[in-house]
Amino acid sequence: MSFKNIAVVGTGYVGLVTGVALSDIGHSVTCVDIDEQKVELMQSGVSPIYEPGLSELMTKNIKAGRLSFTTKHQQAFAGADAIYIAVGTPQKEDGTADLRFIEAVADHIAEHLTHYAVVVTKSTVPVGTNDYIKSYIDKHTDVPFAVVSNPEFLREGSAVHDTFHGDRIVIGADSVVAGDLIEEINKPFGIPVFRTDIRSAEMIKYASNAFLATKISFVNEIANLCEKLNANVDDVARGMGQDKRIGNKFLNAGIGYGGSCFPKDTSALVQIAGNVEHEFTLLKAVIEVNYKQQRLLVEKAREHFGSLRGKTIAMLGLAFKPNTDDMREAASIILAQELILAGARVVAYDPIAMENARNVLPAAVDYADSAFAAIQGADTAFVVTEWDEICALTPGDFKANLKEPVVFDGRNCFNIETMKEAGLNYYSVGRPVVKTEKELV
Ligand SMILES: NC(=O)C1=CN([C@@H]2O[C@H](COP(=O)(O)OP(=O)(O)OC[C@H]3O[C@@H](n4cnc5c(N)ncnc54)[C@H](O)[C@@H]3O)[C@@H](O)[C@H]2O)C=CC1
Ligand SMILES: O=C(O)[C@H]1O[C@H](OP(=O)(O)OP(=O)(O)OC[C@H]2O[C@@H](n3ccc(=O)[nH]c3=O)[C@H](O)[C@@H]2O)[C@H](O)[C@@H](O)[C@@H]1O
Repeated sequence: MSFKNIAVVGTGYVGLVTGVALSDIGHSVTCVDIDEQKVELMQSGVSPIYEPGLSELMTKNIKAGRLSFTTKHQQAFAGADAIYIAVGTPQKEDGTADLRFIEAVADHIAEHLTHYAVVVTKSTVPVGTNDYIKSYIDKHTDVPFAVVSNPEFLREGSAVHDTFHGDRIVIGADSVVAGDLIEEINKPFGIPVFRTDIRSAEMIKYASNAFLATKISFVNEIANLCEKLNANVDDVARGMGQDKRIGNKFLNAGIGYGGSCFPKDTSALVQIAGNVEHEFTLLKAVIEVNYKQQRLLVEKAREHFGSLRGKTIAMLGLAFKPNTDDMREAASIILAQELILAGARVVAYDPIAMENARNVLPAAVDYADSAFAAIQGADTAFVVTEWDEICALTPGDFKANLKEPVVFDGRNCFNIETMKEAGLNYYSVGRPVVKTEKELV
């Protein structure tokens, strides 16, 4: 195995983790980003994002001389065998993917490429984009190059683990030689490789995210039905999941999916389908179910209290999932907006995402220093993200600290029986409601 020179463009959740992991398996990696502050931080060995295990691995490989950071594309591309594109592809107002960062990278490549290299697209891009990238660069340079689609499947919060233990590496290439190079680069990971054409690789990424989002909206609809029919979605999901054809993963009912990818990628796929006159009815329903689900706790609280005006609500967990500082499309944003609109006061807490949260939550939100401090003196609590620290609160903590003994749990963190024994009113998702005797009279 010969180690390669690799440039990674964009050092977000995907680019930085990819760059660090590729250096850890022996390659020489230069990461380039236009954000000077970020690059300065990384050059001093500090990760600009929270991702378990990332900082340690970063420091190790910088010290080993295999990992460096720059703001200069020309410097990163010099001598590179492969140039990985890992910039953002956010959602435009109309739901389509915004490709302006990709185009900017294509410009840099066209301008600075001096020798044959393989351009590898890690970013999630609509079907046909790699062909577009190829023709775009082609128009502006005579230097030969190839384009390979290599979509990313890591999850935030376990990105390092997922990179080393992924289920598959998808390589979409029209040039066998270019595909072989990317397969060789990835060999030390020991992960099964699936080779296909470029367009199918692009579609695998969208189809995978859309399917996972469908699983979540499906189980959430079952949960909503369970509530009306007095069944328990935890048991239903467990019973379904034992069928190997269904599988037990991604069947956790709750307040829907958030994050930087499922919302934008499902919208983009609806648009991609629309562009070829295909109405993706199923996926539109998945998105609609998620829209309602993200607002569920406010509805439940309204039903319980009547009015939320003047109530203080402890919002426990703000990130779109545990173990990340990412607030993109987090349900907490919608919930905080709705609560404040309803005249409530919100006291928010998250173990890691609080700094990012301050930039996106309404200005009226107050912040607490711990989960425990957030519930002290609040009228009620909303469980929004299932961080360990939040799930470690006991029914006794809620009973002793909340003004009213009622908890709205959007992630089914707590045991129904113990909440009942503690004398709490407890609303979760798709499970029987626990009401104190006083409430039942
Ligand atoms: N976040 C995730 O968990 C996953 C994301 N993806 C996809 O990967 C892509 C990247 O996502 P994230 O890492 O979340 O993005 P991000 O928004 O966290 O990071 C993008 C980075 O690219 C930099 N950048 C923008 N233009 C640049 C340029 N011309 N040259 C150099 N750097 C530039 C930005 O400064 C930023 O640091 C997206 O297409 C996303 O859909 C795929 C799988 C997982
Ligand atoms: O393309 C991407 O960016 C990534 O999107 C997701 O990863 P991520 O968004 O980081 O996190 P997930 O663990 O998938 O969770 C997404 C959302 O779904 C919710 N979720 C997840 C699972 C579940 O059973 N129920 C549920 O409500 C989570 O709370 C979270 O809000 C995919 O899992 C990754 O494979 C993919 O690479």
